[in-house]
Order: sequence, then structure tokens, then C-alpha cells
Amino acid sequence: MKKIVLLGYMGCGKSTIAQNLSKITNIPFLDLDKCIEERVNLSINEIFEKHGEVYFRKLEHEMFVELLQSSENTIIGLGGGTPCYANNHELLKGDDVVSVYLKASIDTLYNRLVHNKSKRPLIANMNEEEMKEFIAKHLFDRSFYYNQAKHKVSVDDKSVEETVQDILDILA
Ligand SMILES: Nc1ncnc2c1ncn2[C@@H]1O[C@H](COP(=O)(O)OP(=O)(O)OP(=O)(O)O)[C@@H](O)[C@H]1O
Ligand SMILES: O=C(O)C1=C[C@@H](O)[C@@H](O)[C@H](O)C1
Ligand SMILES: [Mg+2]
Repeated sequence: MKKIVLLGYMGCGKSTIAQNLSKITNIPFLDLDKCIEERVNLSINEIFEKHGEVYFRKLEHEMFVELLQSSENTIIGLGGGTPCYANNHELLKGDDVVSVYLKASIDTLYNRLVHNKSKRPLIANMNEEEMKEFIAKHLFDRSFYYNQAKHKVSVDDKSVEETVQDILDILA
């Protein structure tokens, strides 16, 4: 069964775009972060605080494998770091996987995240200057993994509808 997998940096719009794509295609959407939270009954912040990032990455890998194995067509929105750990990037290349990297510039990400960081533990405690520097370096480190996706869609200066249309074109 086909899995449409959306990936990219925190704030690139994976959850927002996946929800809208799901409405149009009638393919159910599963948000990996939400699935993890429901599995352990803790928020992402609480998992990081109580158990640390290594534990989170292990759960994230297990849940991603599980979602890929389900027998339904689904849209899966990954966490921002998912492709960058536990060889998860190899799973983006599977036969039944349509993986799409939602590519956003540092400025787009910064502008979206600066007032929206509290639920994102990696940046929650940074000031504005630190955040910009962090996003720039982090995106550079992660780009190799994001670029393993089969398709790439630029999201800068696009509305949600325009980005969704770009993905529909890929699926056509
Ligand atoms: N054109 C756009 N496309 C997508 N999101 C947009 C757009 N314009 C503004 N936004 C906003 O940017 C934010 C993107 O956040 P979203 O939670 O969808 O990203 P994410 O990639 O799922 O992040 P995370 O990895 O942290 O879960 C939301 O607040 C959304 O409303
Ligand atoms: O970019 C990341 O590493 C993360 C992104 C979020 O989606 C969550 O999965 C978590 O906050 C880690
Ligand atoms: Mg999300």
C-alpha cells in the first residue's frame, strides 16, 4: 500500500500540508509525533525531559517502521529529525513510499518558528539570535538526509494550497 511521506525541518509545514492533502485526497493522515505521544501518553517535550533524546529517537524509529508496515494507504508526516537518525533515510526510498521533502529557506523557517517554539524542545529555550544561528547550522547538517527523499517541493512564499497542489502533481 502506498505511503506518502512528508519530511523536512521543523516548521516547514509537514503537519499543516499533510492535513490539507488528506482532506483533498481522502487518504488518512498520521502525524508521527502525535502517534509517539499517544503511544507513551506523554508530550514530545515530556519525553525529552523525562527520558532524553536517545529514547525519543528509538521510539520514533519504531513508530515510523510500524506506520510503514500498515496495510492502508496513508499520508505520514514525519518529525523534523526523523530522516536523520537510525538509518530512517533509507526507508524513504522504499518501493511503495512516495517521499517528499518540503524544502524551506532559513528565513522562512525562522519566521515561522520564532513565535512558535515552546512545543519544540530543541529550540524552546533559545533567544532569537541563537535560534537563527542554530537553524542555519542544523539545516546544513540535516540536508543530506532530507535530500534522500524521492521528491522535493520548495515551500518558500507559497500558500498551503499551492504546496498541496505541487504534491498532487507529483502523485498524478
Ligand atoms: N504556506 C504555509 N505552508 C505551511 N505552513 C504555513 C504556511 N504559512 C504559515 N504556516 C505556518 O507555519 C507553521 C508550520 O508548522 P507545522 O506544524 O505544519 O510544521 P511541521 O513541519 O509539522 O513542524 P514540526 O516538525 O515541528 O512538527 C504553522 O504554524 C503553519 O500555520
Ligand atoms: O527536528 C527535530 O529533531 C524534532 C522535530 C519535531 O517534529 C519533534 O519530532 C521533536 O521535537 C524533534
Ligand atoms: Mg509537525
